[in-house]
Amino acid sequence: MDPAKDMPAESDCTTCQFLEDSSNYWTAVLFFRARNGTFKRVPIVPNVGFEGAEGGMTVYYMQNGLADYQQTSKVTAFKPGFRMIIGDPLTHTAADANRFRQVTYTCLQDPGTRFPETKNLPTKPCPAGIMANVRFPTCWDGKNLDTANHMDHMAYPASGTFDSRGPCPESHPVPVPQLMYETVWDTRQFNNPEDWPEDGSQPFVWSFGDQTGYGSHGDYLFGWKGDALQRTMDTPCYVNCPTLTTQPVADQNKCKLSQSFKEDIDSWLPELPGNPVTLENLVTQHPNQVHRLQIAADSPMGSNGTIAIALRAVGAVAVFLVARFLYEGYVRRSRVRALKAQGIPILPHSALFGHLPVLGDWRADNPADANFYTFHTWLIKNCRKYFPDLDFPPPVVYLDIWPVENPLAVVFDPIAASNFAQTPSLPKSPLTKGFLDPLTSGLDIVTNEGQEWKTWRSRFNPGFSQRNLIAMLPELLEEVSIFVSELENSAGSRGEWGSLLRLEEKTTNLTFDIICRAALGMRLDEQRRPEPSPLKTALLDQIRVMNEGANVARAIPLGRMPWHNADARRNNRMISDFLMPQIQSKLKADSNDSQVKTILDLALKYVDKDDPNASKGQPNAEYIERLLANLKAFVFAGHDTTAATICFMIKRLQDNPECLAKLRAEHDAVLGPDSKVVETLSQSPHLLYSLPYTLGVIKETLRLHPLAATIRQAPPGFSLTGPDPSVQYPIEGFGLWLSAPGVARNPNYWKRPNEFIPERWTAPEGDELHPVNNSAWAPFSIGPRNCIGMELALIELRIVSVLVARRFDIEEAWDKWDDLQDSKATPKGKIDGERLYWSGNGIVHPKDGMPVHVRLREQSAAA
Ligand code: HEM
Repeated sequence: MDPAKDMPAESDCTTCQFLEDSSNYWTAVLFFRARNGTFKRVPIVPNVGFEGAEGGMTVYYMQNGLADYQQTSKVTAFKPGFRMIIGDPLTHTAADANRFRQVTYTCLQDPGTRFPETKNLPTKPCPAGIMANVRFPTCWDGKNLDTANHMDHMAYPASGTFDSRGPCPESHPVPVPQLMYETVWDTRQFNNPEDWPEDGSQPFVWSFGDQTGYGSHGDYLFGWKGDALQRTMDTPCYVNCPTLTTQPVADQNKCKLSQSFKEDIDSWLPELPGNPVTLENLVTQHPNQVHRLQIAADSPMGSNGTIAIALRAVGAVAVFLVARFLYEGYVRRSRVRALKAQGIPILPHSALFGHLPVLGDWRADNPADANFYTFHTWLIKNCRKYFPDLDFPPPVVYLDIWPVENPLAVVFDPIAASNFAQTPSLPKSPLTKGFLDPLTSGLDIVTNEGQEWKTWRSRFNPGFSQRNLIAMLPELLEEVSIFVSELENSAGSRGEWGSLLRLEEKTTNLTFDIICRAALGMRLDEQRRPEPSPLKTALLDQIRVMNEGANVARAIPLGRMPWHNADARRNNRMISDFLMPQIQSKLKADSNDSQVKTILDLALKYVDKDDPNASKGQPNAEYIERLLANLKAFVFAGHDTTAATICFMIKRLQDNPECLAKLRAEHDAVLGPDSKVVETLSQSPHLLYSLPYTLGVIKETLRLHPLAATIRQAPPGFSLTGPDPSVQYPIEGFGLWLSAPGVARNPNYWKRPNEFIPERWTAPEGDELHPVNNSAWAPFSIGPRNCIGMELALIELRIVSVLVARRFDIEEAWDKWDDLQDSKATPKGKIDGERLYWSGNGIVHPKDGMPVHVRLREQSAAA
């Protein structure tokens, strides 16, 4: 097809207001999906000022931002044959949608609403409809009328935005008009809550199957006559530009193409089995400023011919997918064989199955619910079986377990680890991003990169300073005191063991309460609620959804399924409903003189920094979305790792009574009598930092139980080196997984690595126990992307140890637990002879939540 002779220019009438414009403007069609599964096409209504037009969209060509009535900047009009696309129908996440600036929606409270704009479809009914806004990039390469993906010849300004008159990049130096489509979808007839999905998700679906809204996109084919567009752009005007010929609305409406494929497109459509509306519905809008070209709807309910074509297409796609699958497998397996040929130590590798048999060995050796994280310690134990010449795994262990998971390079040496997590600090792996995506849509600091990450991390950092945490101490003491009284309630009387409790349940409630204090400045009171709070309920269910994509430990690893999206949306809605009132009340508060700075306080200081039009009264919608994502990330990251660490600290102290005795002695010596400890700490918070042995217990627990580890993505051609700089470990095609348990047990850096020895943390330099490499202790990761919450976690662990150790004896109670489980008990399920092991999918949890019983210490001593 010769673009210069394309259809738009050949039409003999136009639906546009101006006779000179025969361009073609396209966006997809929106459908409403009712609760009973049926669909209805959402009608379009004319925009304000275009009354009388039959549907259509409003198209702008702007020399400057929409709010500028002068429109004086110089721009070069598009040329005959020019075409472009913006947006991507395959985009389903906010992070991905951010590739395209200003492709948004406005939830119309009335026809004139223009703020705020969101990247996702509105989540609540909009009283006057939904406006879809599509703005195209404004810098052209000056050469190509089109490119293969219809986008590469266009770019966004190199800095700033089109509205702020940012300069074009060198690669795309020519400023062109900003083309913008506004389409008003009349959703009013669909606003009955009874018809909306029960799970709280929103019901509108684009014709290409997108229910998030992130896939919105628009196409443009230039079709102006002669130099009419350039003349208009050279003549500053806002509406009714004098250089153009305006035709009556009635003439615009007359310009019609009849439907070329007979099909009812405006009735209710039946529910489709499986995928709702998957074929892109090629219905060009009825634009009120544009050439009208109606192409019949090619819906999945088409004729037999359509079905036959569809089946053939499905067959071809299946063959293609199988071929691609086999090819990808071949590439991955060959990579490992090539590494072996270079003399790099490799786990026994099958040409067909890669390292899946090794994964099978791990699976067979461990209880069914063992966390995949136990692979690291299992491999250390079984090293000789797989690397007969080595006592400890090599610095980099390649793991080719595709298609169960993408190939991983597991790093057991701290020098090699600092080569990718410290300098340089490589970006997070898509595995991490995919894991968190249901919760935060890629808008949080755990997964952000570059400037975005730097900006937000530096905003939050002050919240975790020692000064701020000490200011927060009364609140933290209050929450841990509730934890203590909960343990007291379960403790046995007269020095006897009390009833069974799952310690992790209690520690999780505690860490929820603490993170809500630190992040939001509010009391959640999870520890004393009769029922879990909506925040906890929704977040734990969201973690279940997230884990669906992180389940290597399962025999049949299935990823996240489409129905998980609905669960994720429902959970996110519940979480935002919980968090938003807190955000709003902070926004309304006149000032915040409090000494304690919560994560929310710190973020709100910047509410008007990213967008000059924003203020506390009218924050930018995208800013609020990011803030919510970050708060969710903090609540997520801040609760279960700390909760599980408390459990493993108590386990280690139970197994090492001499350490427990030393810990108690330190508390007695530094803090005085147990009954006054809360008062003492409130008055002298610095005493918490004068407990070196306690810190040793905590660090040693985290050394042996580092419950999270970073995974990074290497650029092409990247290699690692370990302690021997002459050996290169090529990493291309592998995710880099820092083995926090591996570096912490590496005998090259630790003496008696498998023993619990808190004294090593107070051993002077030169003592054989003294730690020799900082990167060999990586429970909070290493480098600039280490855990921002480390100090908060450490202070929580200190307070718990102080308030709990002298007051209680705590002991694992597996017999009681097995009695309760009856026939479901698994007394033989052990790792290294221990009932308490790392279990669960994704996040590590102590097995069965660590069943324990508790007794009060003074009473036990008396007994
Ligand atoms: C014992 C408790 C904790 C452990 C073992 C732990 C561990 C980690 C690890 C290993 C990372 C790096 C993750 C990666 O690279 O993918 C990380 C990052 C992070 N953690 Fe923690 N964490 C703990 C407590 C907390 C707490 C209490 C908070 C919140 C207040 C928190 C918030 C975060 C955040 C926001 C990040 C991302 C930091 C960034 O990328 O800039 N963590 N944590």
